[in-house]
Amino acid sequence: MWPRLPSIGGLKFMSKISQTFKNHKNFIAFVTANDPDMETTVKNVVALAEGGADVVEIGIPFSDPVADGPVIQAADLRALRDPDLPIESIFAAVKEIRRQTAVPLVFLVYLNVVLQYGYERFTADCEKFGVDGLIIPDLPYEERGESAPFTDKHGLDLIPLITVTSGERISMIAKEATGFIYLVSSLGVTGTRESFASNLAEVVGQIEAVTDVPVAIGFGVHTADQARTMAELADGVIIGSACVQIVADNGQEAPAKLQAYAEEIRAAVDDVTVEEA
Ligand SMILES: O=P(O)(O)OC[C@@H](O)[C@@H](O)c1c[nH]c2ccccc12
Repeated sequence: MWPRLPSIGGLKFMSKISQTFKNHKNFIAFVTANDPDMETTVKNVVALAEGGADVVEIGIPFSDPVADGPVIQAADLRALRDPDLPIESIFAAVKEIRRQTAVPLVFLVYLNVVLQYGYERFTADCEKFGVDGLIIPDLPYEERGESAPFTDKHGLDLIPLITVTSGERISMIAKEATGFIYLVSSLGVTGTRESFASNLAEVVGQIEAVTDVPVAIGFGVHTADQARTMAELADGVIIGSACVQIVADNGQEAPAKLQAYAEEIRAAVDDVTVEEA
C-alpha cells in the first residue's frame, strides 16, 4: 500500500460523515426503505447503529435500479408493492430514526427520484429531517455540477463512486469528493461475491495521493473476514446485500438479527488498527 499522506489541518475529518472515520475503521451498512414496511425500516436502521454501524445507508426504492443485483432488486420490488410510495413517507421515517439515534444517514438514491421530487426540495428536506449525505449511483461525474450546488447549500456530502477501472478519472473524481469515497470493489452490480479486483490497494493509493477524504470499499462484501480485509485495505467497508438478505429472510423480525450481524462485522473491523495521520 502507498504511504498515507499526512492529513492537512484535519481536512479529512470535516463533515459529520468524515468524522466517523476518525481513529477507527468504518463500517457502513445498507437497508432499503419500506422493506418490508416503514416501521421495520426505522427499527432496522436503529438496530444497525446499536450493533455498531458508523453510518447507515438507506436505499430509496426505485423501479429500475440499474446498479443493483438480485438481492436489492428484490428488496425494491417488496418496497414498491405500493407503487406510489411517497418520498415524504421516507422522510417521515428519517424523522423517527432521528428521535432514536444520531448515526449519520446517507440516502442511496437514483437520479430520477431526485429530479422528480426536485433538487432543491429534496436536498432541503434531507437537511430538515437529518440526512447527512447522498449517493446517486447514476449521476455521472460530468453532471456532478448540477447537484453539488444543492448538496453544498444544504450541508450534504455528495459521495462519489469510483470503480477500479476508471484510470485517470480516479484522481479527478477523488478531488471533488466530500464525506467519503465509495470505492467499488469489482465490476458489476451489488451483491455478495467471493473475489474482488486485485488492484484495490493500488487504487486506494492513487486516491490517497490526491485527497484526505476517507475511502470505503463496497460491493460483494458479506463475511466478517472479507470486512476485515477491506478495512485493512482502506478506511472502511460498506455492506448492503448481506443486510438486505437478512431483512428478506426475517421480515419484521429482522432488527435483532441485523444488530447481531452488525456486532459481528464491528468486531472484525475493530481488529484492524489505524495508524494515526
Ligand atoms: O450490496 P453490496 O454488494 O454489499 O454493495 C453495497 C451496496 O448494496 C449499497 O451501497 C448499494 C445499494 N444500492 C447501490 C447502488 C449503487 C451503488 C451502491 C449501492
